[in-house]
Amino acid sequence: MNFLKLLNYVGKLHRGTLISVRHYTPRRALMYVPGDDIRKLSKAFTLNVDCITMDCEDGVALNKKETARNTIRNILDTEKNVVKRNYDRAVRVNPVTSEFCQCDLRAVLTAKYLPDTILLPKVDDKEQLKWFLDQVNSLIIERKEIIDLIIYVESAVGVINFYDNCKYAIELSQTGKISLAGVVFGSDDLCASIGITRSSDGAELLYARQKIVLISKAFNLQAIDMVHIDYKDLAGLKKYAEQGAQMGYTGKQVIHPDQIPIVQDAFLPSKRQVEWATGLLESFQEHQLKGKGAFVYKGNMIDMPTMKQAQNVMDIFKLTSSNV
Ligand SMILES: CC(=O)SCCNC(=O)CCNC(=O)[C@H](O)C(C)(C)COP(=O)(O)OP(=O)(O)OC[C@H]1O[C@@H](n2cnc3c(N)ncnc32)[C@H](O)[C@@H]1OP(=O)(O)O
Ligand SMILES: O=CC(=O)O
Ligand SMILES: [Mg+2]
Repeated sequence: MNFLKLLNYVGKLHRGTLISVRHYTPRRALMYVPGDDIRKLSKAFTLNVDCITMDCEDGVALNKKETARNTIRNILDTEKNVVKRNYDRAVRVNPVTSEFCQCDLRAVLTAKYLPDTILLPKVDDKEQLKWFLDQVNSLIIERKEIIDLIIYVESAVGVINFYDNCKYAIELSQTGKISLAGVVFGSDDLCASIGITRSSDGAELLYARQKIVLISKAFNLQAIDMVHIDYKDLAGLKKYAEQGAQMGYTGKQVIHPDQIPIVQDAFLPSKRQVEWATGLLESFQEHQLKGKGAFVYKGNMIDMPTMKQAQNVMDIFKLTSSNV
């Protein structure tokens, strides 16, 4: 049996019990570009990055908010930027509790071409989500596009309410024009919210980091890991990106072009992992046909859960390698 047939076969047999990696837009590196910085914006669209996030929020000074939203609006209105490329064109608006959110949404969602994704920071509770989704739905009711929504968890109350917020956003987005696709762990704001400064290894963030990825996966959402602000420390970036991937995150926020290749590599299963998974799935299939549920592969006992892990590796590889 060839490998693709095998994958389909195994998939049909067992997909119901897999973690179900749904089809999603790869966002291994989610790169911020301050919305008022035309030089950086122009550069961003030349880079090989999965997701370009034009920022209206914290990367923009308070007295440049209007400039940022108008600049982003001009980009969205310009056809040449809509050329099909393998990147996700996203906008991070200001939080619902700010005085800027409504103006940001109006500028961005009445553009000639809509962004693929809207990122909503500092989501604390369901009331904020309701307000936001009402605004969005009223602005794009006549449009045929569906926009992905990514919400941020970045306060103590946001971490506590995260499960309820996801559930509510999914319920509301089922009837609307915007679909909850993922979650960003806003670790810097979380540090501010709990009254600490970030340590170099981020040990103080472990509970929130794990809770966020776990709940995201429970709702079949993408999970985007914390930003590494020491942007010249590429060795540290690699370490924390690989750690995030190992925890189940599907991508990481980046702030500088040099961070992109390291992060995108970390969230693409390696050649070694793909070879391991391919061999394991073939071996699993052979043993199933012989009526053996447990067998030895490369010195380890393999049964159904390990087969599912191998299947996950291949699912993530197939999804993310389209952008390589
Ligand atoms: C916690 C959070 O909310 S994170 C999100 C908010 N923060 C941000 O958005 C910050 C984004 N990053 C940046 O603004 C910048 O990378 C900084 C301020 C950290 C460093 O900027 P610089 O000193 O210009 O970096 P550097 O000189 O190394 O840049 C090298 C090149 O990459 C470009 N570049 C740097 N950062 C970016 C970026 N984020 N997007 C696109 N291009 C960028 C620079 O313009 C420069 O290009 P050029 O030589 O053609 O001018
Ligand atoms: O928005 C990101 C953060 O870390 O805060
Ligand atoms: Mg933040």
